[in-house]
Amino acid sequence: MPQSLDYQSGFRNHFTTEALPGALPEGQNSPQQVAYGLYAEQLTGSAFTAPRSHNLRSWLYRIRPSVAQSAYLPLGEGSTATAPLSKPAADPNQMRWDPRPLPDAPTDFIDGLLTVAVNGDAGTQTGCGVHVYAFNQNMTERFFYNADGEMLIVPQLGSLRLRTEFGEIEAGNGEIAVIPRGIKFQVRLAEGHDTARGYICENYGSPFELPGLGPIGANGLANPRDFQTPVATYEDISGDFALVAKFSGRLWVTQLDHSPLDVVAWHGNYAPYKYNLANFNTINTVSFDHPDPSIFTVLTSASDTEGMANIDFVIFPPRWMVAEKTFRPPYFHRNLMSEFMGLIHGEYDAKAEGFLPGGASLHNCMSPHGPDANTFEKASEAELEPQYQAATLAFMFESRYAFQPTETALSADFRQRDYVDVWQGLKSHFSPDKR
Ligand SMILES: O=C(O)Cc1cc(O)ccc1O
Ligand SMILES: [Fe+2]
Repeated sequence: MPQSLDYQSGFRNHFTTEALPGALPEGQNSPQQVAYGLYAEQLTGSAFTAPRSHNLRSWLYRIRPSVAQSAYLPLGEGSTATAPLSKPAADPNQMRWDPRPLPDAPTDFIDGLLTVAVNGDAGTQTGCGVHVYAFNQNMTERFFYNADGEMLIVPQLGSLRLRTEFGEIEAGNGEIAVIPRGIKFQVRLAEGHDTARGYICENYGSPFELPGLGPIGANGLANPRDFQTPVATYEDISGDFALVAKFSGRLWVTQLDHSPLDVVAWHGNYAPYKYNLANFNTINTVSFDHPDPSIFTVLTSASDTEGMANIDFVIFPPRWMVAEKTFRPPYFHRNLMSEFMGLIHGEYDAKAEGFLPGGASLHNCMSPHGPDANTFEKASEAELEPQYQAATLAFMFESRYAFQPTETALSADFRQRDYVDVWQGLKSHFSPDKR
């Protein structure tokens, strides 16, 4: 039987959790001697001086401090890339990819990362990297942390067991998990799964937060109580372990003689979390027209210009379509913001075919897109009865910065080179005599 995990509820609460009673100091963070002979260590996710509303830090009480490690050595990049690319390749062409093939050879999460596109600049903490992971091996002797950004993980195939310094998270299709910058973790397959594939947004910028709700009111969209943060759990094991770090666009490795998952207790508001997208309270029109997709924002990463996100994480969940006298699928459009999309399951209402679960599409700044020709014909004639769109869950990483696809993604066999043809059937219906 898979062991079920305990979580603490709330978005970015000031949590307290201990795996041994009394391991957390009371009334202070750094006692002269910590209970059980533990070391106290602070991890910050913001500048010390960030405004209180955005100040992120946790205190960890661990068997050995993180600094008990060897020198870092370069490990190469594998199939990962980081912005800015040495040969920038931003391209106004609409692009689409089939699902990335699953590996045949033994591959763990780190080796199974492939960067599809990047934007902004990791060094100036703007933009993001978009990766697809595909792997079939558990990380056992290897651990990972990312100094370049936080990782929003969107599983598509298989369920993940994310073993982190802060405790364990399980996340599968229809759920997301976020591992903040710097937190050490290991990725394994959840019991009963032998392969996993999914998407990652590596957010170089300000950490994801819940969007403001404006006139929606105090409730709605992703509600804070539905976010789940793990409870402390630790292992006290010795051995030959490797800690892989992504730092400044390269992978590095340092050797450890113990597991870094040795945090017995922690408190603070900087911690990993998961969220089940089925808990999203979807709000949409009950009158006419197709609202802009910002109404479906789950999480947002602010840029330094108010209202222009570094990245919005948006979903297109199951929902009732009731709009009257309306072309119901997404409209034709050209946007300032650039859009990377993936499909978690089912079908997407703008694309009759070709956009598959595990696949991806990219529509960069001002590149025109919208419903394909088949969808346009069908939706223009459809009976406008209330209709429940059940089997669908797509998502979008939407950013103010244009995405640069990587060389690997551009030359991949699984790229659909004829994507633009989906709009070729859109013929003129114009007649000055017809109103
Ligand atoms: O391009 C897309 O499919 C995403 C999208 C969906 C929508 O409902 C309206 C605008 C938009 O960019
Ligand atoms: Fe769009």
